Amino acid sequence: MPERNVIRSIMVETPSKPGNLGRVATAIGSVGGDIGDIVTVQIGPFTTMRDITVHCENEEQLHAVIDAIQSLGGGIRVRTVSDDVLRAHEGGKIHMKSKMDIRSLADLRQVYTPGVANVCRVIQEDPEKARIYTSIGNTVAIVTDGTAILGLGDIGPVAGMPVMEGKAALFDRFAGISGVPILLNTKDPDEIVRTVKTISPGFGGILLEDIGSPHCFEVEDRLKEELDIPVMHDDQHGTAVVTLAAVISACRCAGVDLKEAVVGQVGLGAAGLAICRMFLAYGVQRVHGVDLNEDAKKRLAAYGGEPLNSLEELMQTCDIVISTTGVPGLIKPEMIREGQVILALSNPKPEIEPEDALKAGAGFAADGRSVNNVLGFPGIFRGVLNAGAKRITHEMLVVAAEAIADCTRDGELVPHPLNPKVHREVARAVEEVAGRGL
Ligand SMILES: NC(=O)C1=CN([C@@H]2O[C@H](COP(=O)(O)OP(=O)(O)OC[C@H]3O[C@@H](n4cnc5c(N)ncnc54)[C@H](O)[C@@H]3O)[C@@H](O)[C@H]2O)C=CC1
Ligand SMILES: CC(=O)C(=O)O
Ligand SMILES: [Mg+2]
Repeated sequence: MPERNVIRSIMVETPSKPGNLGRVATAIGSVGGDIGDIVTVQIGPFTTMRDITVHCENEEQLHAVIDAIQSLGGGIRVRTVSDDVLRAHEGGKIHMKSKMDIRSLADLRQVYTPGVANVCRVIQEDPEKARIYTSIGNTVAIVTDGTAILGLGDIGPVAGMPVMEGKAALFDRFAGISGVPILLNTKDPDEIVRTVKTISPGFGGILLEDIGSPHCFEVEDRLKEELDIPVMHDDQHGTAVVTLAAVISACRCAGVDLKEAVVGQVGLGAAGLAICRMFLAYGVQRVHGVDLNEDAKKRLAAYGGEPLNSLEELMQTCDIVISTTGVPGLIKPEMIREGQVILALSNPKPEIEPEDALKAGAGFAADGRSVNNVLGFPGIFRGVLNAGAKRITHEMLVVAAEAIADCTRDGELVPHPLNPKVHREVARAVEEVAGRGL
């Protein structure tokens, strides 16, 4: 099936006579539009209005759909075309809510002053009690400077807010954690570190998100060093965890020893370098990488990986290829070797569509919609927050990856993110390791 990323609601007016809806549906299908929901908005004596959701491959096809409906004539008209995804974002996706009901004066005095004063004193005397009497221990800051938002690049923190709200929604849904987006109006590592440290007392953990390389490495290292709460750059380690899980599943399926496989990483930025480090630390002997940037290749070499000179060479050399460049269509079908594992993880569009990779001979293929750090970060933070751990270690990341792989059904690379078991199992595995370290 081709990608259908353009989803629109088309309000269509037809004369109230049988057969007109069929004509509209045929017109949409004739140019390749795929119909989703149809909602009848109004049936009048003369005309009927219906909101038809149409999925298209691109804007050109959407225009062809609209033209096909308009050209039916006989009183059939397109009234409006609206973007459901945009509409769903109106007012944002998250909201801070009180857990307490405030109906009486007594409630008010408990929630707020004067009752709250004693709670403050209890925490003042023993700061550890903040874990019991505040939401701090269940709240994670989702911090971005907007420099690497998905594969869209440096679009700024405010334009990146829908992604941060999305991560907060996922934290809530899959781990019951309150995620609070923090948008930083600076790209300067010193200022980022200073600001995050300054606001850190209000949080049980810090999730760094969509902070570009190379400054993300310094920012994360310093915050880990200087804070005594868990800090994780999701694009680095969340992605590495899920990638390792997918590759473990592929190797189990193919009966291959991962440690003997040759792994190739295309793009050695935040995600790519962390993936290489994860595979090397897991015991994979040969990890190759390519990047347009020479410094990125030097960083790989410093961790024990082997940079190559071209994408073509990497595709020829490696059994498992992972790409995180943000460049759609970078991997061409003719580059694929028979039986190769291809994980084209860039969002919002992969380096090669999984269907095309499989058609070209890949043994397994997936993109960033399924092999996505949503499978990792909620459970990882649930686990460390439950354990009261001060840091996220490599061992915790490995057990998280193994837990994801163990929840994967035969023939698939990763579990479905809506399967609650996977988040529970990741949290359990991480908490167990974290608990041992306390
Ligand atoms: N599926 C998932 O869970 C995740 C996917 N990603 C995706 O990975 C992509 C990169 O994200 P980050 O690593 O955070 O960005 P980044 O900006 O840190 O890294 C991108 C790297 O790709 C390199 N690159 C660009 N064009 C290239 C080319 N033609 N050949 C070789 N290297 C090239 C750049 O030089 C840079 O080092 C984005 O599209 C993002 O959406 C990132 C995190 C998680
Ligand atoms: C999934 C994610 O974090 C990214 O594409 O940046
Ligand atoms: Mg990201």
